[in-house]
Amino acid sequence: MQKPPVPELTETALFLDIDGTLVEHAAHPDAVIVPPALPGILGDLNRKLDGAVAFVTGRNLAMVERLFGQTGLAAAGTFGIERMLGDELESGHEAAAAVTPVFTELEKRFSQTKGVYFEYKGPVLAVHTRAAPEALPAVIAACRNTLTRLPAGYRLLEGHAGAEFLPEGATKSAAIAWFMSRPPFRGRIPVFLGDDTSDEIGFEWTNRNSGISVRIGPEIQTQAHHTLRTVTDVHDWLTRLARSG
Ligand SMILES: O=P(O)(O)OC[C@H]1O[C@H](O[C@H]2O[C@H](CO)[C@@H](O)[C@H](O)[C@H]2O)[C@H](O)[C@@H](O)[C@@H]1O
Repeated sequence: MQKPPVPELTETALFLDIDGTLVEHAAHPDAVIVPPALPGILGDLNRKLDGAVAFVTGRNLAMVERLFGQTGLAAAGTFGIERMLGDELESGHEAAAAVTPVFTELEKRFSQTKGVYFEYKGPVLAVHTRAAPEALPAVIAACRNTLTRLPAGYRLLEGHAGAEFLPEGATKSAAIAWFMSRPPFRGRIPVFLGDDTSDEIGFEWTNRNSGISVRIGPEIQTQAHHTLRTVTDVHDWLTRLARSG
């Protein structure tokens, strides 16, 4: 697979995954390090793209702001359940009341398992095992059982370091499509960078809409048409893009 081209700034709408794309993974979600120069590079790019840059992430928006500060970028958080564009803010967190008791029951089951961490994001729950890899099979099995107790449409996103419960409609493709139907994104070419299973549906949408899909990491089976090997390669590519104006 080829590296992505450096697209024309005035024609580009840029969508950025966070973990594994903009920042290196860490044992705990709070332990990731945002390189000090990165928020500035993103802010600069956002100005040069007339505001057509958005985070598209599984993290919630509060966490995005804690990590990056106030960059002024648009953002889809919690797999698109939260969407922020200028003064417009949409959030589907009211659905959380029905599912939180089911999540807390699951958490109790692993309360004695060191390194297993539960991240509550409204109607979405992430169960992390990156710091306890030996617990992964038991966690996945318990999550699959729990799925049957959640409302119809919920799905389990299984990864190699945990799993996330997502309600219907929480997808990165829906988030990208939402931005692309609005100014300043509308009419531009979508460029989406991601590294994970949850990004594949975004790559597929981007390809279908004549965009540029970029997977970060070693070459594996993916829908993306382009690749960048490492997070550092992403930073270099973003810097080149910002300077191309
Ligand atoms: O869509 P993303 O921006 O890639 O966010 C996906 C999830 O990222 C975070 O979890 C992942 O990164 C952690 C830090 O490296 C790691 O410890 C964990 O194993 C990964 O799953 C975040 O905590 C989740 O809320 C996001 O959904």
